[in-house]
Amino acid sequence: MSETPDSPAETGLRAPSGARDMASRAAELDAADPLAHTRDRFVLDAAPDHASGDASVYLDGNSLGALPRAVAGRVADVIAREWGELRIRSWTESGWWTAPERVGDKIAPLIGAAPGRVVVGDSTSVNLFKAVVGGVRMAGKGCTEILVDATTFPTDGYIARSAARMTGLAVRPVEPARIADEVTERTALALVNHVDYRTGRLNDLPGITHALHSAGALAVWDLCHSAGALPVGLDAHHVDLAVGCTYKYLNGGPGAPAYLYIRESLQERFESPLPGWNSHTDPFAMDPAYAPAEGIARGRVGTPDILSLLALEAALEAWDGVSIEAVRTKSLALTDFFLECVSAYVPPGRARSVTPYDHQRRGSQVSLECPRAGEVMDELIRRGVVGDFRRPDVLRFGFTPLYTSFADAERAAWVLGEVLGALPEVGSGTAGTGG
Ligand SMILES: Cc1ncc(COP(=O)(O)O)c(C=O)c1O
Ligand SMILES: Nc1c(O)cccc1C(=O)C[C@H](N)C(=O)O
Repeated sequence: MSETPDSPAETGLRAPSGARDMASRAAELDAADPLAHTRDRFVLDAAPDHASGDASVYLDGNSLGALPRAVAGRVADVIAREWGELRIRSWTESGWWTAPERVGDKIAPLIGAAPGRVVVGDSTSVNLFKAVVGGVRMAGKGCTEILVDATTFPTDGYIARSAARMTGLAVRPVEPARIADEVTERTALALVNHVDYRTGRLNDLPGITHALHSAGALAVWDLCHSAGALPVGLDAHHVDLAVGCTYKYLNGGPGAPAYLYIRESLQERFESPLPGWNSHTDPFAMDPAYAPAEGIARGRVGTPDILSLLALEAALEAWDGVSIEAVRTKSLALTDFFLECVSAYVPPGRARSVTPYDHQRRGSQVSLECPRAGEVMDELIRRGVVGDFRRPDVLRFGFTPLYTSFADAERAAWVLGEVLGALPEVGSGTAGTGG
C-alpha cells in the first residue's frame, strides 16, 4: 500500500495482553455513550458475548448499512395503501412526485447543505456522470483536462474517462494530496473521494476545494464513505458538485438511490447530460423542446424509484435528534478504541493498520493489512465478526456510530487476535465478502 503509517499502532502491534480490562473499558464507554440509545432504531443481533459465537458483530456498515426498524412498516404501507389502494393518485396525494427533493432536503443537513441543493435518484455512478459532464460544461473554454483521484473507487475513474472522451478532454490521475500542486488553468475540475474506500483515509476537502478554486477549476466530491459518518460542510467550503450513495452510513438499503448536490450559485448554469422529462420545467407539457426545471430539480432524470426512495426516507428517521458532530465524536472514539484493542490482542507483526491515526485524516473505518486477508475475513465472519476484505490484503472494519457499540469493537479485536494468533492453522478458504 502507498500509505505511510503514522501511529504506534501502525508500526508494530503490541503483544496480546490477554487483559480483559478492555472489555470493562468497553462497558464503561457504552454506559457513557450519548448515542447508545440509537442502536435500538436498527435491526441487529443481540449484544455480543465472548462466551458464545451466536451474536454477530456487524462492522460492514461502510458497505451496506444495517436495516433501520422504521423501514419495514413504512414500505409495507407504501405498497399496501399508497400503491395498492391509492394507485396513480399517490403521485400527488402521497407526495411521490416531490420525493426526490424532499428526501434530498432530509440528507442536506447531514452533509452541510441548505434546502434545495440536494436531489435524490439514480445510482452514484449515474450521478457522477451528471456531475462530471455538467461540471465540464460549466468550466472555462480553454480547459483540456479532468483530474481524478488516483486512489479512487473504480467507478469514478471509469465514468470520468468516459465523460472526458465525450467532452474531448484528457483525464489525469493525481493523488489527492498532490492536487493543489498539480491543478493548472487548463483543469476543468477534479473528482475526488472524500474518504478512501480501501484505507479509510480522509482527504482534505476544504483545502483541496480551495486550491482548485484558486486555479479556476471546479471541485467535485464523492461522499460515499463520509456522508453520515462525519461533517462534510458542502456549503461552508463552497463545494461545486457532490455525489454520494445512501446505502452505507445513511442505511437506505441495498441499491438505495444516490444523490446529487449542486452549489446554489451554479444551479442556473448546470446543463445535465441526461435531460430526462423529470428534469423538465413542465414535465406534463410533454414538450418536444427541452427546458430545464429551476433549481435542483434539473438534476433529476426519469421516474424516481419510489419504493427505494421512500424506504430511504424512513431510514433517515434514525437520525432524529442526532447531530453529525456527535456521530463524528463517537466514530473517532470507536476507531481509536478498536485500534487500541487490536494493539492489545493481536500478536506483534501479524497485522498493520493502513488507516491514518491522525483524527484529521481518518474516516469511520479501520483497514488492516495482513497476509492471507481473504481467509482471515472468512474466518472472522464464521466466528461472527462481519467486516469485509479488499484484495489483495486488506481487512476493512466499518464503524457506524448510530449502532456500533464499544463492546462490538472490543469483541471484533478479540476474535481478530485469536484468528491471527492461529494464522498457520487458518484454512485455505476463499476470499471474504465483496472481494
Ligand atoms: C467511493 C464510491 N463511489 C461509488 C460507489 C458505487 O457506486 P454505485 O452506487 O453506482 O454502485 C462506491 C461503492 O460501491 C464507492 O465506495
Ligand atoms: N455497492 C455495493 C454492492 O452493490 C455490493 C457489494 C458492495 C458494494 C459496495 O458498496 C462496495 C463499497 N463501495 C466499497 O467501498 O467497497
